Amino acid sequence: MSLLELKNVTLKFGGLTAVNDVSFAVEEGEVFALVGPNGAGKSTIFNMISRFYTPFSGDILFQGRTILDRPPHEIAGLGIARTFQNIELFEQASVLQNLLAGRHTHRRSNFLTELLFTPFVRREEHRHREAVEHVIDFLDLQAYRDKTIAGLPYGVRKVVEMGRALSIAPKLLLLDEPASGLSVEETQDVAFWIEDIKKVLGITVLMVEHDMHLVSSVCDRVLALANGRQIALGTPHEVQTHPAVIEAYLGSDDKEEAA
Ligand SMILES: Nc1ncnc2c1ncn2[C@@H]1O[C@H](COP(=O)(O)OP(=O)(O)OP(=O)(O)O)[C@@H](O)[C@H]1O
Repeated sequence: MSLLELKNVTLKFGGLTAVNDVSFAVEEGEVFALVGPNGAGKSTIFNMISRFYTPFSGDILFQGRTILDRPPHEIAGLGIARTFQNIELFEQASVLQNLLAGRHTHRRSNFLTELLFTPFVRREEHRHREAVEHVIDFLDLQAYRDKTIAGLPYGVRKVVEMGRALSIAPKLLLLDEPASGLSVEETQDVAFWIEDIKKVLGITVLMVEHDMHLVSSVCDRVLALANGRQIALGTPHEVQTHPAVIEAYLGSDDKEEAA
């Protein structure tokens, strides 16, 4: 059974078919990328997996079960975490506080038990702290632990955003353009983190990325899309050299991203 499966998924915005009959499966333990020129439908696919959008037709299965009956706030609880292209962190809170906030989906205590600060709440709090400290160590964020997000360099914020998603110990991590806005060196760091997320934490990764160097260096398989349709699926090399992919990029504004 695949970890995630999209079956003949179509989504329309009015008269525009943003995603057109797309099917693919992400296997447990792999790093899988969605690539394609601007407007190909990549973010729309992420937003359907996050349940912000509901497909017009088709199905999305996670661990063999449809998720189309789940509202967006239940998706993290299933074990699917995501980052956002435009980093979504609490600017005035510290790194630690942001990561703790990321854990809120794992909170089993309610307002009354928290008010009474029962032993159960204390144990839960301890569990959240431990999980978050583990992520801080894993991503080498100790130096920034108590720093406010607003004062951090962009590259560090990107790593914190990844940490926030990792803090729920997901089975599937969705990374939305993890290298966007980063320097070559910072992108190399992100490549190392992604490899460790796969190898050390054993978390499956699905990412949207324009940087083909990053895609080639960390991805096992790649699905290329253009105008909402899937045009090639295979290893990074197979996809980058696929005639339909080269053609799609040549006809777009993203020419520099082509093979
Ligand atoms: N909320 C929306 N309402 C209407 N059209 C939309 C909406 N979101 C996306 N679209 C359109 O759907 C198509 C697919 O967009 P999408 O953002 O999924 O592409 P993308 O591959 O993620 O592009 P990019 O690489 O630029 O982020 C585009 O034509 C886009 O203009």
